[in-house]
Amino acid sequence: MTEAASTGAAESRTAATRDPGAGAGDAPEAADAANERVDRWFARRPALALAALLPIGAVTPLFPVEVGVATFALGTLAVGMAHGAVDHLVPLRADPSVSLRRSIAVVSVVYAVLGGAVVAAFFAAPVAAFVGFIALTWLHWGQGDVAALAIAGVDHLPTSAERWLALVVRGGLPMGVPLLAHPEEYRLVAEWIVGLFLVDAGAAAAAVDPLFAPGVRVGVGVGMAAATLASVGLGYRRVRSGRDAGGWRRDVGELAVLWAWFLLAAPVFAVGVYFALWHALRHVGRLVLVDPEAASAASAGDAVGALARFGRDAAPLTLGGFLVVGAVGVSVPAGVAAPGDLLAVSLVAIAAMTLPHVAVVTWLDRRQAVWRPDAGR
Ligand SMILES: CC1=C(/C=C/C(C)=C/C=C/C(C)=C/C=O)C(C)(C)CCC1
Ligand SMILES: [Fe+2]
Repeated sequence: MTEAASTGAAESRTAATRDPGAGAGDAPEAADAANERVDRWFARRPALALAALLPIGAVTPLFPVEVGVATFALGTLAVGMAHGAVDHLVPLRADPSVSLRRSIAVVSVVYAVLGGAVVAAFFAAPVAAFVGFIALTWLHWGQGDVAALAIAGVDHLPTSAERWLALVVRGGLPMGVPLLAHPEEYRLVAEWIVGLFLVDAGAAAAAVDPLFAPGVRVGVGVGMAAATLASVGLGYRRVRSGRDAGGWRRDVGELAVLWAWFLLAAPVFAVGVYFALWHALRHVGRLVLVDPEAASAASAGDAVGALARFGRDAAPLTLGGFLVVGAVGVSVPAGVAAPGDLLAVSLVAIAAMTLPHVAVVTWLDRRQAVWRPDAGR
């Protein structure tokens, strides 16, 4: 595959994302077929799988937290780490003017600078860094879902303001709802993370205390309920005024599944499954669509071929990601002694990789006009 061919197809995919009904020139039907299949494999079916898992999720609060830790580790091993491991190829694939060398160089520098800053922040101010990480994940997981809805071509979010509200709701489900429903386990994870850096007995527990004041929890719960109702209500108004109802129904269905999931399941288990099955898979789908070879496999109905191509690109830096986890593990003052420490170290390493990952994904969002829904219509 030449670079020119690769970028040409990426451009057509970009237009397809803006308006799935209108491909730009080359083989619009193929782009539509790829979009439809990717949405089915990487978003709709996993959402149904999460709905089917609800009864299991509902009993996880009865299990020890280590079950959640093992699930989180498995999900991160299987797809979580890999979903960010082709970031170095994203500029190449989504912008015709970017060379492979420049793509890798720019993304490497962004990762080194922003990732280093995050680790430094955890050493300097662990509680603030933890809060920042929650806020960043809220933003990023919301951003990922809005992009998935855009790829699916939903019609009820025609303005960037409505998409921002959807982002707040979608990101708040994994980050805010567990705080409302299961504050003890949420707090435990916060203490594990902060405890990597504040080693004195009881210091971490005291430091995170203000985050778990009843007012914070009630505020997050009320805010999330209000934002969800507002988003669903505004979408309904759009449908009443003639916009397609299918995308809105799907949005509402996904919101119901996610609300139930995060209300019922134990937080570490819930977030671990969500990260792999929902956020990471949706992003992998998006990456398949900007890679012409993977996308043509997808449009031919070849899920294994599309995934194999993604896996080949992602393998080296997936391994690199686990090296980052190891590096954080050996450098934290408290050391790693228990499963909780392993989760905490993984989360600090994930935080360091998430800030640069968000920079890359935000750049991709801009290229694909995710936040300017009516551009080009
Ligand atoms: C595990 C866990 C938490 C935090 C998880 C986070 C913040 C994960 C971020 C992952 C990212 C950003 C992946 C990349 O896309 C909480 C909510 C503190 C408490 C419940 C258990
Ligand atoms: Fe991500």
